[in-house]
Amino acid sequence: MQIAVVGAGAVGCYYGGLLLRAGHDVTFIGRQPHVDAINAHGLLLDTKTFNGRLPAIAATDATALAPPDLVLVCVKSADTEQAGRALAGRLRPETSVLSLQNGVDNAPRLATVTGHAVIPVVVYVGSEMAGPGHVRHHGGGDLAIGPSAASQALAQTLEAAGVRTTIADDIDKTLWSKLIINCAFNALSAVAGISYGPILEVEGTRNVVTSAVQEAVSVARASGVSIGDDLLAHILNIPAIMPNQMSSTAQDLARGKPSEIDFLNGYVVRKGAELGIATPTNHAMQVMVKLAERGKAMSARRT
Ligand SMILES: NC(=O)C1=CN([C@@H]2O[C@H](COP(=O)(O)OP(=O)(O)OC[C@H]3O[C@@H](n4cnc5c(N)ncnc54)[C@H](OP(=O)(O)O)[C@@H]3O)[C@@H](O)[C@H]2O)C=CC1
Ligand SMILES: CC(C)(CO)C(=O)C(=O)O
Repeated sequence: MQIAVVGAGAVGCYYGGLLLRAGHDVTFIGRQPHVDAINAHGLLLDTKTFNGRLPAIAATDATALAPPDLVLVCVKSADTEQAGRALAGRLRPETSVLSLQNGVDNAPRLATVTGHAVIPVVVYVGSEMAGPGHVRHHGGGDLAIGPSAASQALAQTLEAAGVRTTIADDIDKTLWSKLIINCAFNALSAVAGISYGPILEVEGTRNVVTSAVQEAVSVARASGVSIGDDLLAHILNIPAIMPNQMSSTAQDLARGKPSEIDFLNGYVVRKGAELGIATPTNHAMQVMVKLAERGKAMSARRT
């Protein structure tokens, strides 16, 4: 299968790498250092069970791309429109486009700019770029893909490449459940520079997390998404399940990269405003992260 990965980063190189290893023809669209490293030495796929270089083709834009059968869009949420616009004219009607991104609105935003149907995917992986063209897998890897006429065949392709894949009948619920987890912990982990393990030990955190979750659940339900009553208990147990996890927002801040906070707590705030639901805790979390980003940028300019 001809596959294009748009966003040769932690997620794109991990899933693209597994598909490459399974024999597919994968082209990685990414930034110059990764593109140069992949073209020169192959993609270095570094997982617990496989560590090796896989010959691959990479490019900094999609202009040279032959129309693919499958596109995995794996850019951060702020880059969705730009990535989508770059695909214009390169998609055949039968091309499947998957959005492997956090947040709940990337697939519709991508569909708007490409004029093509986009299947949302919830990604349960921990991976990072350890260097140019070098993806390191830390754990997990399951995908939940939205239902579509192509989803069964796509799930089979992914399974054959070693990716445990389910088709989520209620993909909105699955997307929102992940979003609400992100709303609970990402900002706190980022602003404090703390992993999840000790987060609830600090007095008051449990109340703040509960409030953020309750607001987000209210917004989800008012948007027509049926979130169960058990989600809060699950979320409060996450620090015990992944004590060493730093949120992706914390990792973005540490790297001096813009975070996705406007598409996590920020999305709940925007949607809440539309629906007349107050979201002060999510708003405070969004603002704290924006301030921390600003602080980082200012100190980087001073050095
Ligand atoms: N990493 C993880 O473990 C997980 C990530 N996710 C989600 O997956 C999505 C992707 O995250 P992740 O892989 O970590 O992000 P990365 O930043 O590692 O990868 C995205 C890459 O795409 C590049 N890029 C952005 N726009 C374009 C473009 N138009 N053309 C070519 N390259 C582009 C980025 O460059 P630059 O940085 O220069 O902009 C970056 O190198 C996010 O929504 C994230 O929340 C979900 C679960 C786990
Ligand atoms: C670690 C996890 C699953 C929860 O916050 C995540 O998705 C993130 O950090 O963005």
